[in-house]
Amino acid sequence: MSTPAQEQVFGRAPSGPTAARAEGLTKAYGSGETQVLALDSVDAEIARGRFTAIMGPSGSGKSTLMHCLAGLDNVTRGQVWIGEHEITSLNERELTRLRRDKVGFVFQSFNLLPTLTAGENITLPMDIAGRKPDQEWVDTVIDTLGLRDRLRHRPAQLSGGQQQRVACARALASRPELIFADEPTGNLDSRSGEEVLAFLRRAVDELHQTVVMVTHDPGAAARADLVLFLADGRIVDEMPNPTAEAVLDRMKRFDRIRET
Ligand SMILES: Nc1ncnc2c1ncn2[C@@H]1O[C@H](COP(=O)(O)OP(=O)(O)OP(=O)(O)O)[C@@H](O)[C@H]1O
Repeated sequence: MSTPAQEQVFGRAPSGPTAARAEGLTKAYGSGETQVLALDSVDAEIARGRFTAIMGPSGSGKSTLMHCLAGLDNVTRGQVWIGEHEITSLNERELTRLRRDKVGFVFQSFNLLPTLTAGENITLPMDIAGRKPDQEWVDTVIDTLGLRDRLRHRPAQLSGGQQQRVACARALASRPELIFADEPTGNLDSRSGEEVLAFLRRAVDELHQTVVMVTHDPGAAARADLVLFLADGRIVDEMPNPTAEAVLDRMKRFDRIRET
């Protein structure tokens, strides 16, 4: 007998377009007795123009889900779409192009090039792709992130929070279909972390971007519109309009299940 959790497509917005979608997404690492099922038939949607957080216990499959949705990792079974494009049938070259055009990334470790200035780092992906930046949009992003007076600085001359803001600007600069943030506040003190979360929030509210963020922090998840909860490779719950307390309570239930 199927459970309600198996029938529900998590993340589905009541109306409006979808930025990304997974159907029956399964990812196994290894084979035989040592095989690990990191994702087990996940059906999920990421609504466009929303801020979605992905939470769950360590090893539940959060990073794997993000990597598969972003086309960074191949899938074992199932399908993934970014916008209208089914990415699971693309070859490596097509996938690289689609990722470059449609997806922005923010990593825990900033991943800025140390020899380039902040301004050069922001436009680097477009420079590599040979694309001319939409200067008006890039200026809006730079001003929204408060980076105007830091553009000539190199990463080593910036604080961690400022470096992560540059990474956010880089992710936003090409106006991608969606932005994936993997623990974006993990290396920041709480004030800088708050700043970065506020900017991700503004990217959604004011610049109408779509953000998907993996986090361990209930306070960070509370900045999202929706939290998807993963456990043992399956999405088991979702929480719209989360508060830090409600997210923490939900996470404690996972701990109790593990203990029993
Ligand atoms: N390259 C890999 N090879 C083998 N197993 C892997 C690999 N990557 C992930 N796994 C396994 O897949 C499962 C899901 O891992 P994943 O990193 O997606 O979890 P996570 O929820 O992001 O964990 P964490 O919160 O600790 O970062 C884990 O059991 C992990 O050990």
